Parts: sequence; structure tokens; C-alpha cells
Amino acid sequence: MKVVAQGTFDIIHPGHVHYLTDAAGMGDELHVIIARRENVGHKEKPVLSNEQRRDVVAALDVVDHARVGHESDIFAPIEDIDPDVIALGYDQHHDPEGIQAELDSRGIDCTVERASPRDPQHDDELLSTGDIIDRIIDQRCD
Ligand SMILES: Cc1cc2nc3c(=O)[nH]c(=O)nc-3n(C[C@H](O)[C@H](O)[C@H](O)COP(=O)(O)O)c2cc1C
Ligand SMILES: Nc1ncnc2c1ncn2[C@@H]1O[C@H](COP(=O)(O)OP(=O)(O)OP(=O)(O)O)[C@@H](O)[C@H]1O
Repeated sequence: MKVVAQGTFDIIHPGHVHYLTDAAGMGDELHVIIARRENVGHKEKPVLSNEQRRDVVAALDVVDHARVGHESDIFAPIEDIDPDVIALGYDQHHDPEGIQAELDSRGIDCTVERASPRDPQHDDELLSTGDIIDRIIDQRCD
């Protein structure tokens, strides 16, 4: 069973590890698609390059394969990987029914699941790249 997870993964934190571990548990081979910098438009663009974000994700034990995503067709890597499950992050804005309809129309036999959120495990745990960057600005910039 192949599972696909996807995201920006700019400055890895335990929320990312939770998501990828959850996604890996939905099958036995986890593929991760890294959002291209130019395609991140719903929030600040990543600080780190496409390749750096890919290499760090690829180094995680639960990840079998990581790649930088396609420039324009988000379903091109999906056709290539041919997964059994797409695991959406708990807060990803994508519409599961729209994705399912596109999978069906392309003849890809795959379901769409939603991963769980990670709750903070100890005081002062930062589970958001945006929050980490805000703290760096707060503590290191006068
Ligand atoms: C099934 C699926 C496939 C995707 N494939 C790509 C891709 O090939 N290239 C890309 O730049 N973004 C791709 N994306 C979109 C990014 O991953 C998207 O910007 C990402 O979901 C942002 O999530 P985040 O805000 O949780 O980091 C894909 C998204 C989904 C749901
Ligand atoms: N605390 C968390 N618990 C579970 N999953 C998480 C958590 N934080 C991020 N993720 C998941 O990791 C994937 C990539 O997240 P993303 O790169 O947007 O990180 P982020 O820290 O949420 O970013 P930002 O703070 O800039 O919005 C998404 O699918 C997201 O749902």
C-alpha cells in the first residue's frame, strides 16, 4: 500500500513528524511531495529551497521517498507514484471530494484520508513554522 503526503515542510518541527508518521501508518510505503516555492501562494513563501526541504524530509525514518512537486499539474506526480491513499494534513485547505473526483477521472484507484493533528506534548512546544519564524524575529531581531 503506497501512501502520499504533501506539504511545504519549511523548518521541520514535531507537527510535521506527527503528520508523516500518521500518514506512514496508513500503508507501508510513504512518498512525500514537497510544494514548489513558486506554488506556495496561500501563505508566506518558504525560507528554504525546494531541494533543502526535500532532503530533510527524505532523511526522516518514516519516509521512503521524497520529491519536489510538479510546476503546474499537482496530479502528475500522483500518476507517477500511483498511490493507494492520499493523506491530507489535518489543516490542509484542499477539498477531499474535488481531489477524489480528479483521481477518478484520471483512472487512479486511490482514496483520500485526513491525518490527525498533534497536540503539544510539553510546555512551549512550537508546532508551526510560522510561529518558529515569529519567535526568531522576536528574539533575534532588534
Ligand atoms: C495530492 C496533492 C498533490 C500535490 N502535488 C503538488 C505538486 O506536484 N507540486 C506542488 O508544487 N504542490 C503540490 N501540492 C500542493 C502543495 O503541497 C500545497 O501547496 C500544500 O498542500 C501546502 O500545504 P501546507 O500549507 O500544509 O504546507 C499537492 C497537493 C496535493 C493535495
Ligand atoms: N501540529 C501539527 N500537527 C499535525 N500536522 C501538522 C502540524 N503542523 C503541520 N502539520 C502538517 O504538516 C504538513 C505541512 O505543514 P506546513 O509545511 O504547512 O507547516 P506549518 O508548520 O503548518 O506551516 P505554517 O506555520 O507556515 O502554516 C501539513 O499537512 C500540515 O497539516
